[in-house]
Amino acid sequence: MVTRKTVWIGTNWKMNKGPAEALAAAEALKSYHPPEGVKPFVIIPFTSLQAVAGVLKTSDVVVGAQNMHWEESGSWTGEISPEMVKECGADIVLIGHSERRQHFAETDWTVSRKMAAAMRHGLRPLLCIGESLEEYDYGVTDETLARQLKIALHDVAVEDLPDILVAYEPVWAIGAGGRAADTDCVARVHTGLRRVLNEIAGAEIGARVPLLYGGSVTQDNARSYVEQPNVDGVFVGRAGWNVPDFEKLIDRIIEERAPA
Ligand SMILES: O=C(CO)[C@H](O)COP(=O)(O)O
Repeated sequence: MVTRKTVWIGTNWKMNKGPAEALAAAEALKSYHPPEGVKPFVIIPFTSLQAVAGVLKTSDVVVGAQNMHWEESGSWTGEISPEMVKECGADIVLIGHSERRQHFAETDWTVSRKMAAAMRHGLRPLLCIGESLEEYDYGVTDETLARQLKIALHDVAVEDLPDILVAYEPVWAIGAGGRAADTDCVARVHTGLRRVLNEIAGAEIGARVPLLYGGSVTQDNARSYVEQPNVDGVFVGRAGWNVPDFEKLIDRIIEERAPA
């Protein structure tokens, strides 16, 4: 097998799996060895973060949290600080997922604060950006994504940008009612995102920021995204919740990939 680039393949468990089920899934995942060049990751609910991170600590699977606050501590009932996320053993923190923007009033401003906080605490932010169906229909996808990206990265040092992950997740593609974006659309959008990154950071650094696609990714379509230029991985929801299915999805991407 020949790999051309590091491929990030992750799943977001969202609000699924209580501590017992999460632990069982982590035990199942810990002996998984991904193909060369692949970095698998799982994004875990807070109630299981520490336990799952403990089990997967010595494995090939990277663990992340689904959200965090930007402040170090204080009167923020119900919130989790960057330090708490770090202490639980997470390496990645998901920031700006569309479900948080949509249902929990997350804004470009809060996303920006969280991005800077994650970098300060040595966490790898996985920034999610994506246009709504209305924005897509009005033809403002590129403008929407450029705005989200520029505001999110505003307070991140340019030289640190290769340490982040960016996932393009069109809101209309996500979840049971979603429709997977076609590969031409993803290739075009990701080329535009790369252009914005190059504008922000220069071509040498911009080229090193991993860009993932997410939204109704399945075992059958995952490879078609990873084959596109400027697509450095996929971010999976439902298709990754079952551990054997997640492993199969990863294995199929690599097995079926044409040699470089
Ligand atoms: O979080 C997600 C993983 O990318 C995203 O919401 C996609 O979910 P899916 O449509 O169930 O794959």
